[in-house]
Amino acid sequence: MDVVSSPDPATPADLAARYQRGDFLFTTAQRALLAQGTIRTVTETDPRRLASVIPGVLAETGAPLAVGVLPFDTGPDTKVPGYLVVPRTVHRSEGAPSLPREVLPAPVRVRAVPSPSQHMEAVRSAVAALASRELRKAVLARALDLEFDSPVPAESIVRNLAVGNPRHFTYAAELPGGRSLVGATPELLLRRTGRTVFSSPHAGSMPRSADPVTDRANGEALRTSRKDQLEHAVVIDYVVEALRPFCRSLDVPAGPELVTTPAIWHLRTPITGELADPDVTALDLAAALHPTPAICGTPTDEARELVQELEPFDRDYYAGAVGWVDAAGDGEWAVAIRCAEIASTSMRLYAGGGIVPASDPQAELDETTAKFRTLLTAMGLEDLAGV
Ligand SMILES: C=C(O[C@H]1C=CC=C(C(=O)O)[C@@H]1O)C(=O)O
Repeated sequence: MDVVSSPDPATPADLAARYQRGDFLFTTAQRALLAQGTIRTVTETDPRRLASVIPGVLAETGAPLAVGVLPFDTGPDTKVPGYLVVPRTVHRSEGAPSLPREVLPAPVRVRAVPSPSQHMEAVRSAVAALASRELRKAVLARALDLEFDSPVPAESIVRNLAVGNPRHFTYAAELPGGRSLVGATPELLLRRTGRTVFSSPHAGSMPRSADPVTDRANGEALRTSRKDQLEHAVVIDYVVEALRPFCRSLDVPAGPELVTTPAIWHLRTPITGELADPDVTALDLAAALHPTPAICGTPTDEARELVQELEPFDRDYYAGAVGWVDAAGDGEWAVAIRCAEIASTSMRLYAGGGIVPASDPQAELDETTAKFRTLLTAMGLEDLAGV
């Protein structure tokens, strides 16, 4: 058996430096995980079934953990499977990576899908549909397609993401068909450590500003926005109800806190629970929680249907979940946002926002523009943020 799970003398920077397309990398402020090679891949469209087979696969292979992704659409008609890899080697290291910034080539073509004006039209349609279909919230996204005249340097993008977002979750995962998902998300779907489960839903956003006075004012406007408080409350209600059956106690703060990424202000509520059944794994919990209204809407099925009607693309793994689960059932699953899917010489960036009855189309467009900045900044393409 050549599974290696080493207490590695390598630093997080070493692990990020070793990352190559096809590997799995997950870095947080506390630690980095690099998984390489493949003993087995497990694909399954039903995430609960996927979660139920993984403990057996880990026991059979003797591997310490499995890594991978869940797609956005985990509904009964989905064609996109959850995709987990049992890696050949696993390296972990404490701390966040610190590396020099890498310079990337510029794309030769950029296209917004849909166009900004079409996205605003979709927001108007979503607001109308919320009323006519009795939805509380739906999350609408748009995409930026970038083409290069050489292979997309995924490795450099991932390292720049990790360096630029050290307090968040930078990830890179292999997708079916040799594609890769890369991103840096602030949002943890859940972490399971023994009997403790922790989730930090994010919803409600305002762009950061380079001007400190405007920046502070944006944060204050978010903190006091009734529209964003509502958008946030819908997510917390859902997450609490989804976790409740698994937990014998749940600690939910009375209101959200204001937090930042380098690109965005957010509302976040940290939720901690104690599991009733220690056999429920991190992946079982991810399958039960996903998709939250932070990336889909409420009620889930109706919101997903509306999203699929109004967005002119399949989300694939954007707004899915990315993470790992180990043989003890512990693991971390992040919400796969602020990300891009990379093919050979092309990539698609995604950004979305929660739509509630009080949403304004221009503000929603600006919010997605700001969310693209996470990826664009890592690529040295800040100027493209207005496309
Ligand atoms: C759907 C995205 O963000 C979600 C997470 C945090 C805040 C959000 C918001 O305020 O709309 C979104 O729910 C995205 O970045 O593509």
